[in-house]
Amino acid sequence: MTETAVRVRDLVKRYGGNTVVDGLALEISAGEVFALLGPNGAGKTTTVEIMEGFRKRDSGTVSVLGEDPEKAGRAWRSRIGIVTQTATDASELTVREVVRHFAGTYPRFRDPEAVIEQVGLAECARKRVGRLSGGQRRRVDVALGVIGDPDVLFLDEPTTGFDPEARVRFWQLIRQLAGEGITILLTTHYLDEVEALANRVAILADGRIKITGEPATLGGRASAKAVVSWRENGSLKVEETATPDRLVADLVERHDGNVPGLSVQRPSLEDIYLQLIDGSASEAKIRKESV
Ligand SMILES: Nc1ncnc2c1ncn2[C@@H]1O[C@H](COP(=O)(O)OP(=O)(O)OP(=O)(O)O)[C@@H](O)[C@H]1O
Repeated sequence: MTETAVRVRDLVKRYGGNTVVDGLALEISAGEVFALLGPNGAGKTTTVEIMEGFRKRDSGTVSVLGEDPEKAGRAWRSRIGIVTQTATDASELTVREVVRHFAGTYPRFRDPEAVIEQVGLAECARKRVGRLSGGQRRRVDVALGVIGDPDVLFLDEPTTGFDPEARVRFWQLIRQLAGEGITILLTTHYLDEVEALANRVAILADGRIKITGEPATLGGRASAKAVVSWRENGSLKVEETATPDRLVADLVERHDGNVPGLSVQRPSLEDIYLQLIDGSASEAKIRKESV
C-alpha cells in the first residue's frame, strides 16, 4: 500500500469575511511530485502555508507526515523542507557558510558540499550570497530547503524569473530529488513545468480543487478528439476525429508515405486549464449576479 504524505480534507481559510480556501481536499502519496496550479489569488500559497504550519486554518483537517502542522513540534519540522516565494536575503555570507550554518540547525542533515554540488553552485561556493544572480540565489533557497534531508519538500513558484536554460537545469535538479524519494509539492504558473515534473496535478480556482489527475490525461486530454491537418492539392485540409490513427494511416497510404504538412493535435494542458478557469470565472459571475 502506498503511504500518504499529505492529506487535506474540507479545508477552509478566511481572511476577514473573505473565504479564500473553500472546502479544499487533496491527498499526496509519499514519493510523488504533486503540482498545484491556479490563477493569481486562487489560494495556493495560503494552502501550502497551512500545510507547512505557518498559517492557521478556520476548519478542516490537515495531516502532513501523519501530524497536524498546527500542533506538530520540532522533530516534525525538521522533516519538512520549504522553498518560499521570497528568496534568501542578500547575505554577506558565502554560499558555503550559509549552507553549513543551516545544516547545523537540523538534527539530521545532508553533506553541505554534496548539496552545493547538487544544486549546481560548486563554482560559487565561495561567493557571497548577495552577489549571486536571481537564479543562483534560488538555487541557494533549494539547497537550504533540502539540507535538512526532508521527507517532504514544498516549492512555491520555484522557477519564477528564471531564463529558459536555468529552468531546464532546475527541473533536472527537482527530478533528481524526486528520484531520491522526497515527496514534492510544487506550486507554479508554468504548464510546461507541470508536464515536465509532476506525477499529478490539481487545478485550484476560487479556493477549491476543480480537477486532479496526471498531466498527460487531465480532463480526458489523451482520449479527446484530435484535429488532424494536412495539405492536399494546394489547400489546407482539417478534420476532427476520434480515431486519428486510422485517418493518418489512410493519409499515409494515399500520399505514398509522405503527407505534406501533417499535424495531429489534441487539447493541451493549457486548453484544459483555461477551460476550467474560464468555467469557474463564469460560475463566480453567475453566483454574484444571483445574490
Ligand atoms: N494575510 C492575508 N490577509 C488578507 N488576505 C490575504 C492574505 N494572504 C492572502 N490573502 C488573499 O487571499 C487570496 C489567496 O491568496 P494566495 O496568496 O493564497 O493565492 P495564490 O494562489 O498563492 O496567488 P499567486 O499565484 O498570486 O501567488 C488572495 O485574494 C489574497 O489577496
